Amino acid sequence: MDIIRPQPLTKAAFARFGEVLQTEGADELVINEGMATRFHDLAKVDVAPDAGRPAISIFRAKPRRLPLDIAMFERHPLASQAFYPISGRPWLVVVASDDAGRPGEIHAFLAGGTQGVNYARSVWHHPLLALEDVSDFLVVDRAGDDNLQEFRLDRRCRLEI
Ligand SMILES: NC(=O)N[C@@H](O)C(=O)O
Ligand code: NI
Repeated sequence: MDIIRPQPLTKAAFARFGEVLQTEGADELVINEGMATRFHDLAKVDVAPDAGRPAISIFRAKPRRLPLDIAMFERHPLASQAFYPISGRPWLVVVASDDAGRPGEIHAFLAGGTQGVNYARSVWHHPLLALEDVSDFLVVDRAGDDNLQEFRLDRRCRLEI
């Protein structure tokens, strides 16, 4: 079984899969008469195809046990999907390139407790992977059908930290 190890989540390393949601390096705007800072326009919410409507949800995720077997990927052809950790714990992001309509090269990232991601439309990713304890995530994606596609890997791989 192939072993994969997560790399630190950075904007540059994740750029081909979407955006990293973090205050570091963001466009900062002082607002509300100096009482707040807006970290502006962090990612593109892309749910417009077929008159899609954005939805804001909270996912309460149970922690995954490590090592973790990666057996499947999914993607949302009609929608981007953003996750931001409300509970402030580290979590895992596992994505794959597209290889003729199936997941190709796998990339794993360890996200900090103040880092989120926005998966671009149709990016292969593993469903939410929380760590350490039950954790809440703010999620921005598409209300209704997003034409979810799932793919079971022929060969599982094992994620170790
Ligand atoms: N099912 C659901 O909405 N979640 C997945 O899309 C996911 O990426 O976690
Ligand atoms: Ni998803």
